[in-house]
Amino acid sequence: MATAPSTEPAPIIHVDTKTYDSQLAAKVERVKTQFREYYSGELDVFRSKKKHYRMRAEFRIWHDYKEEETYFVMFQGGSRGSKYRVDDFDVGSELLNGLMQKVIEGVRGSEVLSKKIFQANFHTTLSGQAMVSLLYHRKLDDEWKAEAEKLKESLGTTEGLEKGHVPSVIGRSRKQKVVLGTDYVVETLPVNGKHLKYQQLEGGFSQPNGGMCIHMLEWAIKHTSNEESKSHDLLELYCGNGNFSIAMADNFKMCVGTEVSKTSVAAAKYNIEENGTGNVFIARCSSEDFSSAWLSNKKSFKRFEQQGLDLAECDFKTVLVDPPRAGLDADTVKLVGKFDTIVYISCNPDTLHNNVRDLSETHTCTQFALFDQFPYSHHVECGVILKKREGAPCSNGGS
Ligand SMILES: C[S@@+](CC[C@H](N)C(=O)[O-])C[C@H]1O[C@@H](n2cnc3c(N)ncnc32)[C@H](O)[C@@H]1O
Repeated sequence: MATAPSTEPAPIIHVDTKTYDSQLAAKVERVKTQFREYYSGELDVFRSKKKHYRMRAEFRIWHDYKEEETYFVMFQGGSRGSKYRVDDFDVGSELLNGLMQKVIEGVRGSEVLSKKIFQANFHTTLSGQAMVSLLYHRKLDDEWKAEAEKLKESLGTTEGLEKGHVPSVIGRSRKQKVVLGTDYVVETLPVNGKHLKYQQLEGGFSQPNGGMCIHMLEWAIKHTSNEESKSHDLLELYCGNGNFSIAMADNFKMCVGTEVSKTSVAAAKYNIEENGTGNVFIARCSSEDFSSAWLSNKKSFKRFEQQGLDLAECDFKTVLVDPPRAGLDADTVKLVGKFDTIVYISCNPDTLHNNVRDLSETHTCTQFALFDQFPYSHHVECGVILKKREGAPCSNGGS
C-alpha cells in the first residue's frame, strides 16, 4: 500500500545563510500578528548564529549493503518517511561536525562497532566538551568496549575541544548502557560577566542553541532585576537542570524550583553546588501536582523540608515557567495567575497564546522577546513578562 507523502518539513541539513534575515523577519511578523491583541510594544528580537548554532543532534545510521556504504541519515516525518543522507551538518556546532566525521570513519573501519548500530547521538558544549552515544540492536560485549575505547581516543584529537577533554562514548542497547567516560558534559556559559557551569545529562533536556540560551538567561535577569525583587522569592516550574534559577539567583532572596525528571533534579543539585548558589532549592515534583497542592493550601512539601526550606515561609511574587510544547495545564495557569510578575519562556507560540489569553484577565504583557533558537525552521522561542494589573486578585503566589 502506498504511504501518503509526509506533511512534515524536510530536515534542515544545509542552510542558505543569505535567507537568514528574511526567515527571521517572517517569524517576527507572525508573532506580532498572533499576539497583537495582547502586546503592541516593541518586540525584543535575538538573532542566532547563522550556521553551527545547535549543540546536539541525533542521526540514524544507514547501512547500504548493495553499495557497501555506511552513512548518517535523517528522515522527513519519522523512519518510514523520505531519507536524507548527512555527511556534514550546517546546523550543528563545528565541534559536532568534527566528531561526526571521526565517528562515521570509526564505524566504517570496525566490523565490531558497525555491527547492528542504528543511531548516533552527539552532544557538544560551547565550552568544548562532548559526548557521543552509539545505539545498537545487540548486546555490547568486551570486544565492543575495546573498539569503542579506540574510537574514544581518536575523538580526543577533534578540533575545538576544551584543553585536556576527551569526549565520552556511551554504548546503548536494550537494557544496557556502557559508559566510557561520563554520561554528562559540563557547559560553561558566560552570562553577564559570570561563568556559569551546567551539568547537561545524556538524553536530558538542555537548550539546544547554546548562544541563544545565553540571550534567554540575560533577558530573564534583566527583566527581574530591581531593588524590590531582592527582598522576595522566585518560584520556577519546569526548571530542568536549574538553568534559569541559578543564573537569576542574585536577583532574589531565594529561588525555588520544581521539575519532574529525577535525573534533571540531580543535575540541578550538582549545578547549585558547582556555582555556589546557596539560595537556590530544587525538588522533584510535577508542575500539576505542585500547583494543585499549592492551590488547595497544602504548603507542606517534604522534599523541600528535607533541604531545610519551609515553603509556607516563602514570599513569592515572581514565577518563571518554561514548559514543554503543550504549555501550562489549567491548575498551573491558575497558580501563576496569582503572581505579581510572570516570566513565561515558551517554545510553542500557539500554547503560549492560549495561556496568555487566560492570563490577560488579570495581567498585562509588558515585554515580549523572540529568541531565534531554531533558525530556518517554523519553530519559535518566545519570552513574555506579564505584570499583574492594579486591583486584580491577591498577590504573594497564591496565599
Ligand atoms: C523546555 S524544558 C525547560 C528546562 C529548563 N528551564 C532549561 O532551561 O533547561 C521543560 C522541562 O520541563 C520538564 N517537564 C516536563 N513535563 C513536566 C511536568 N508535568 N512537570 C514539571 N516538569 C516537567 C522537562 O523534564 C524539562 O526539563
